[in-house]
Amino acid sequence: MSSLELRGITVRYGRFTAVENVDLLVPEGTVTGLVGGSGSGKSTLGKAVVGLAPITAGQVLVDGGDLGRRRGRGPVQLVFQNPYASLDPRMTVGAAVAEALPRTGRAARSTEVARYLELVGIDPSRAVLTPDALSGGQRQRVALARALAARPGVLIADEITSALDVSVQGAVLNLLRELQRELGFAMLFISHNLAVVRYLSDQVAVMDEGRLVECGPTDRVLRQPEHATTRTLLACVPTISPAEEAS
Ligand SMILES: Nc1ncnc2c1ncn2[C@@H]1O[C@H](COP(=O)(O)OP(=O)(O)OP(=O)(O)O)[C@@H](O)[C@H]1O
Repeated sequence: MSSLELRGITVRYGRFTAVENVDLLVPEGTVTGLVGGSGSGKSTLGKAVVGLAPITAGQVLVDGGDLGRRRGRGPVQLVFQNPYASLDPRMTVGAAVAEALPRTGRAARSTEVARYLELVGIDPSRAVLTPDALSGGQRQRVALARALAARPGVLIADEITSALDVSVQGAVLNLLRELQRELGFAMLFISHNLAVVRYLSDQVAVMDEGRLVECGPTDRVLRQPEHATTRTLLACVPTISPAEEAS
């Protein structure tokens, strides 16, 4: 079990500040939903944690220790919206998962690959296929298996169901929730869909123009939003607007 702590994270692209002075704690074994309008800096923050966006100032701590040069390796894994971004089209599904495993012998490796594929509901016999032979939902499951094979303490899921057909979105989200509870990793779950965030998250953090404007327990933030941005986001989801819940 691991915790993720961001202290004063700032990301600048030239003179543009995409993320400004963000402090956030994702306690071990819990899920934080990160929401905000388009361009508010959610993805940039997630990328910064794994070293894919340049941190101008601030610190990323895992279990209280500076992630430093370990960024992008084992302890924190990121799964993107588009599984094509996380899977090499020339690599078989099995090789993609095997590559993420900590070093083990050959026999243990194939057992482990099969275990992680089974964990995400993919028949291990499909390990010999390349990603183009899979559906979008199956590809995203493989991307998840690959991320989990690295045995991360923290998983960052960036809009992981947005590119999927609505009919398979629910299955992938249910799987993610089950895996998080079973394996106990901390998760930063980035989404513009508040209904989904509510389903998965213990706390919700809200971003606006690069800043974290509100953060608190899911129920409190969604029932009694303190910031105008949160209220605007909620207004776009009529079924869980505070007014409707109160009535
Ligand atoms: N590599 C980059 N170079 C310059 N600007 C960038 C870069 N990446 C992101 N930005 C800018 O940073 C801002 C935040 O982008 P980001 O993708 O983090 O937003 P987001 O909240 O994830 O949005 P969405 O929900 O639409 O994906 C945007 O204005 C974007 O144009």
